Amino acid sequence: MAAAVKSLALSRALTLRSGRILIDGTHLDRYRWSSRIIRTFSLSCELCGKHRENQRKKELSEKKLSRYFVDQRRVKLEAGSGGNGVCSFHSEPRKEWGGPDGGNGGNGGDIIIKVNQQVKSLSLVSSVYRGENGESGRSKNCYGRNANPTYIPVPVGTVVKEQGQTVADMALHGQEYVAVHGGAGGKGNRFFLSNENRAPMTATPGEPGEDRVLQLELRTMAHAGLVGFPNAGKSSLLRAISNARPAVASYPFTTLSPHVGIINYRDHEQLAVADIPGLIRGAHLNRGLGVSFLRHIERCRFLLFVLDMSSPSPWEQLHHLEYELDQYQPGLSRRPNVIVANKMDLGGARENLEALIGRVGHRVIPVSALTGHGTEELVLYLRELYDGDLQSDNPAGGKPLRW
Ligand SMILES: Nc1nc2c(ncn2[C@@H]2O[C@H](COP(=O)(O)OP(=O)(O)OP(=O)(O)O)[C@@H](O)[C@H]2O)c(=O)[nH]1
Ligand SMILES: [Mg+2]
Repeated sequence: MAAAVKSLALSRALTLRSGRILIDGTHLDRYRWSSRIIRTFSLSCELCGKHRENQRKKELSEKKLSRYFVDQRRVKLEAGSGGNGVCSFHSEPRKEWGGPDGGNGGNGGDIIIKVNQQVKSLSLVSSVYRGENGESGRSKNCYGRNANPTYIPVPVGTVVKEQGQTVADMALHGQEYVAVHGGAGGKGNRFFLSNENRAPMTATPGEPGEDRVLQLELRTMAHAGLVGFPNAGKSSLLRAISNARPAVASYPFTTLSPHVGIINYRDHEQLAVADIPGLIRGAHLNRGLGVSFLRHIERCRFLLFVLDMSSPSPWEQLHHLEYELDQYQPGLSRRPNVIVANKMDLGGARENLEALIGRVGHRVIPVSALTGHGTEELVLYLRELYDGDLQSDNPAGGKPLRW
């Protein structure tokens, strides 16, 4: 087909003596003519060519969408060493004793922790960072280049700790904390030139950079945290109300790392909900997946207690959950909360719901994460909690989190 289109274009073209070309009564210069052919030709190629999918538009697989949320990281930092100073003497014809000309080495690179509001989790923070080394000096008084600093981007609200002590609280976008300083560059022998010593042979090596082990923690992980026993349907609920895609399966401890999903409201407000791995009785004693997950709960402003309403007595689940939270941190279960009565589509759930409402004084929202029934009410109630949190002084401390 490409050849057919080209031959049609040629048949309608007439080369004039002046070197110009006439196509359909229009005068064209040669280069414009060639460009017209190319365009026609490429168009035909587009029609005939094999259809290729746009790689960028390809839909992401479920696995890629289910990103883990990391709210604490231990990092080892080693700043760059300084470059060495050089011992050299200038020498040229008729100036054999030109004096010392060894340059100083450049300084090693610092490692700087910098807040970036585009970053939402510590998942991209590596466990080890090594700063760049400074360049060594050279002869002819050339100084070595100072190394560039290495930046570690962290989310707003990161707390930097060293051996349990807070050393920096990163609350503002763009805030920087120089965690380790690079070593100073060594001195070349030119530096040691003096009236007493006209030919110093001394040149010092660069100093090693500082090294430190720091703990990075997020002060707030999400606005709301899903708290419940394994298999209660926390991940299914997060899938139903947000864009997150955590794995769902019918066996306990499917979720081993927290996931954060974002609920988008019509007024462009965003609310983050964290799916936290399931708790079991004795979690505060480090049973099951242990204390680390209670730590995630501590970093949520309000709690969603997810209960499996198809189980015999769901209110007992609630008491156990509250007990575990309070044993970990007294008063943690009294954070603003709501009880999400999940799996309402299953048999026996209706009777359990009535009994539950009679026994607890909290707000209970019946939902089915599987069918999506009741999730709108939950999403609206979450917004009420969020708005209340923005107006009040929140217990987790610090400024209200804007996602
Ligand atoms: N019928 C019904 N099944 C549900 C509902 N919600 C969740 N399930 C099922 O319950 C099982 C467990 O769901 P998950 O969402 O993985 O539960 P989880 O609380 O995240 O479990 P862990 O990650 O192990 O803590 C899956 O087989 C779901 O399909 C619901 O509303 N109705
Ligand atoms: Mg899960």
